[in-house]
Amino acid sequence: MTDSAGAKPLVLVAACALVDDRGRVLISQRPEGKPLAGLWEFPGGKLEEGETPEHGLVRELNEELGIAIELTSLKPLTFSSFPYPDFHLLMPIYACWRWLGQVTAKEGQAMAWVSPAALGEYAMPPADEPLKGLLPGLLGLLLESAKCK
Ligand SMILES: Nc1nc2c([nH]c(=O)n2[C@@H]2O[C@H](COP(=O)(O)OP(=O)(O)OP(=O)(O)O)[C@@H](O)[C@H]2O)c(=O)[nH]1
Ligand SMILES: [Mg+2]
Repeated sequence: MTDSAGAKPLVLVAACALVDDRGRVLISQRPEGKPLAGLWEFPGGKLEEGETPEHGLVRELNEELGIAIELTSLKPLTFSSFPYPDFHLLMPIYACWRWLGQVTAKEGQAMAWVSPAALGEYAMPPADEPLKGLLPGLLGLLLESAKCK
């Protein structure tokens, strides 16, 4: 797929703010050798051909963190749409309060549980910058409006 403005490929990535029982969210550090290495991001990854965002995210979180998530536990939160130099990123972001298994760094990545209000202290990809200020409020709204836990 291309976006008509710049004829760059549109890359679909699904990501997740996993929230623990203390209200902290999980971020992990992109490993050496990958683009944007060293930056902190929300777990997730590129969707495969024919995959829904929810199925792709369940697969990615199992691969990266070793946890199992029910599709209905993924709550749409917001999205990022960002023009990287060689592709356009479209990234739906979900929140999730329920999963099975212990969160484990399956790919050797550094991980941190951080208060949403402290995300500003971490260097994140440019597509994530606007999310830093939004996340605390959005997570609070979602929790108030739905039974997410
Ligand atoms: N997972 C994730 N990717 C993000 C975030 N922000 C952001 O710009 N991205 C970009 O989205 C793309 C996701 O790529 P990825 O490397 O995680 O994809 P992946 O898990 O499928 O890995 P792979 O391509 O090595 O198989 C990267 O270009 C990454 O920089 C984020 O918060 N989380
Ligand atoms: Mg990934």
